[in-house]
Amino acid sequence: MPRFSANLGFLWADRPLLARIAAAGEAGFRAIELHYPYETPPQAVRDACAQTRVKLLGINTAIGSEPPDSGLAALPGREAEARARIEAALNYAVAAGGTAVHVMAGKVPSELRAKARQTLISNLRHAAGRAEALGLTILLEPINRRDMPDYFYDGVEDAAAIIAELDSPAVRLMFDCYHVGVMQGDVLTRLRTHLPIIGHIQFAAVPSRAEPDEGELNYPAIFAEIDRLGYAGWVGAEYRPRADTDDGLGWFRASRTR
Ligand SMILES: O=C(O)[C@@H](O)C(=O)CO
Ligand SMILES: [Mg+2]
Repeated sequence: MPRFSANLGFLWADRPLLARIAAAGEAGFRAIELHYPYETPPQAVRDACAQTRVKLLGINTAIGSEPPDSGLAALPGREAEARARIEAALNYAVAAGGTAVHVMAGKVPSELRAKARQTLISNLRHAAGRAEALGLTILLEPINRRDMPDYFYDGVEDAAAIIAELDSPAVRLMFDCYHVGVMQGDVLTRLRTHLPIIGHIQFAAVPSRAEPDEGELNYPAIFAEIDRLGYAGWVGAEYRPRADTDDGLGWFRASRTR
């Protein structure tokens, strides 16, 4: 079975962040990932992780200052703000003991897409240099268009092309099976194809984004394939629980008895 991490952006979301970390440890997770932890001091996150004996993986760059913002890195004209958010995220990750930063690209109208790609590449080149110096990974995650219309990319091939162009060992793909399932399908083939550039995997049921025990993706088969491929990283439970988070962990408990 893969090593599962708990995404605390969604799991135990009704509790304060430090209580979520404790809950993940009590449930048996040995790694966590966060979305936007910025209101909690990084040292407090580091201490809670040490106390709970969980490893902190990734965090996201803050999404921006205006309500429709969903990241800034691909937004022409907002480079200074984007780089400040990237710097803040990298510094937070270092201070909290994390390993990766997901750089959120943002929403871009179709007529700005070509210019936006140049902006994204330039911001990511800067981020890659900083991440290499700090020993961190930059993650790129295409997001499905149903949940986030106009998000800069919605297909793993788009992100893979950017990763190839950047040619930095610090920039990797966040392969979220949920977004791939909603937007593209052929999840197992895409996992195999992109394995060499995958830095992190996430999952949730399609189409509900609930626990991975319903819907159209066969997670037992996907987890078996992740193992068969020899993927050595973590696989993040990033789903919205149908009700109580602990009550929905049957899939995790079952995985630990195998
Ligand atoms: O899939 C997602 O929504 C997340 O991984 C994320 O980082 C953006 O919220
Ligand atoms: Mg995701």
